[in-house]
Amino acid sequence: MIASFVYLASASPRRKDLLKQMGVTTRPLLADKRENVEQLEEVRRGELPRDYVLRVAKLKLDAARRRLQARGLPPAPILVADTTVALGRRILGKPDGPDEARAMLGALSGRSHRVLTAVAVSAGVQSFVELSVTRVEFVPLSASMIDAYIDGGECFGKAGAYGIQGRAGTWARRVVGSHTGVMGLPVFETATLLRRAGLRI
Ligand SMILES: Cc1cn([C@H]2C[C@H](O)[C@@H](COP(=O)(O)OP(=O)(O)OP(=O)(O)O)O2)c(=O)[nH]c1=O
Repeated sequence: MIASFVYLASASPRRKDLLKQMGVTTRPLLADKRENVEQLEEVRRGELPRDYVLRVAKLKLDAARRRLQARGLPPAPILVADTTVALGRRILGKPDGPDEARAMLGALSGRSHRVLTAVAVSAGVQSFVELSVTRVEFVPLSASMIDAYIDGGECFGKAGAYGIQGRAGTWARRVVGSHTGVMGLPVFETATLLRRAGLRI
């Protein structure tokens, strides 16, 4: 089946923009207030970052499938993604507030970490998943650099409390892997998945 659009079950504006840049037409399939989406992102004790992002992406896809059915919308592929920052085995999600953001950025300072993004696409009863892993090395960050960054607000709503697409990009001495994967949607892997789901890219 050739699909002309994909449902995007993600509130992330970056993901929407990246799909647009890829020439993909999207329709939103967002959760309503009754769905407790934050609960999907809870980390299990001892869970490894890779297992975590893959599990959460699958949960997001299941929830989105149920949503499509409940709303009686016409069938089409659905795309979801989950991004997390891993410092060794430690998982850094989105910071709760400035203190957590400060702690996360302090932990990332002068070190190398991984950014993992799992993308999942459904096509009818089938589903496909891809994982992108990127190594990012940060220069040492002083307390005043961190404080100024937090004051600017860019740290919120982002895994690891930073966005490589903004001012924090100047801290990334080395990026090995997928730059768009760090931003939340690896375009190469996404194109592969969407082709599998029947979209012309
Ligand atoms: C590390 C990093 C993360 N991020 C973002 C990408 C993701 O949007 C976010 C991680 O949160 P996610 O839980 O992956 O996604 P989300 O809550 O924004 O949206 P949804 O669950 O509805 O799909 O962090 C950046 O934008 N730049 C970066 O450099």
